[in-house]
Amino acid sequence: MDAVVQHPFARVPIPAPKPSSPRKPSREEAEAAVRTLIAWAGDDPTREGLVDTPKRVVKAYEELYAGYRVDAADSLERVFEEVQGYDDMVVLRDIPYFSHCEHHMVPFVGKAHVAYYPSNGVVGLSKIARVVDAFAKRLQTQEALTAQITEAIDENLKPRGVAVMVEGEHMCMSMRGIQKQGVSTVTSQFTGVFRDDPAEQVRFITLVRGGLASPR
Ligand SMILES: Nc1nc2c(ncn2[C@@H]2O[C@H](COP(=O)(O)OP(=O)(O)OP(=O)(O)O)[C@@H](O)[C@H]2O)c(=O)[nH]1
Ligand SMILES: [Zn+2]
Repeated sequence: MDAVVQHPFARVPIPAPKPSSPRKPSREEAEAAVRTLIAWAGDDPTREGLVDTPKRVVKAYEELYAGYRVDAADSLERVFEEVQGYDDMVVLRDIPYFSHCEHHMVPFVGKAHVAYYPSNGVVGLSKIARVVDAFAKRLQTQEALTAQITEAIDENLKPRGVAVMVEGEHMCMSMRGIQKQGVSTVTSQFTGVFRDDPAEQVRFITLVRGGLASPR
């Protein structure tokens, strides 16, 4: 069955999409598809400069779409319970990501900002960035990316709250179609104390913007 599509700001858990292809094509089939697209673009896939391109594209796809082979929950397994009394917000701002829009398969790129209030300990900081990558390296919408990062941290860490803000520029809007460059799309999702208390949202946004948030 196809992944369930829900409203991006739904308050219910949103399952990460599972690859629903019934059979993974072989590498040879994938390379042949690239040759077809080169010919469709108007070039000759047998000319010298392009002859190895299908191999390179398929190899690049393994990197660009590595998120399908990653379970974000694995990154969040190791919790450091001894946090020496720290119980305030942990914020990682400006986590760069590269993703591809599911409508045109062209990149959208930007930064994710992630915060949580620890309740049962903290995770290694790099693991939050790994969660961002696990979902970014798939075919995505920015709204779903935002919701999936939020849900993975909420489900696995069970913190007092999670806040995620994603900023992105979509190449499908800047290099084709409407051709508006420099448009930044901002999406955000909150759970727990962030959802319930607007002052916590303000504090998060202030910290993301590089300001000094007033103490709670
Ligand atoms: N909500 C949302 N829309 C996106 C995202 N990425 C791309 N889009 C939009 O997806 C829409 C697809 O619209 P369609 O009308 O089906 O496709 P299209 O004819 O190529 O649309 P244009 O881009 O307007 O030329 C476009 O409006 C894109 O801007 C995203 O992450 N979130
Ligand atoms: Zn697009």
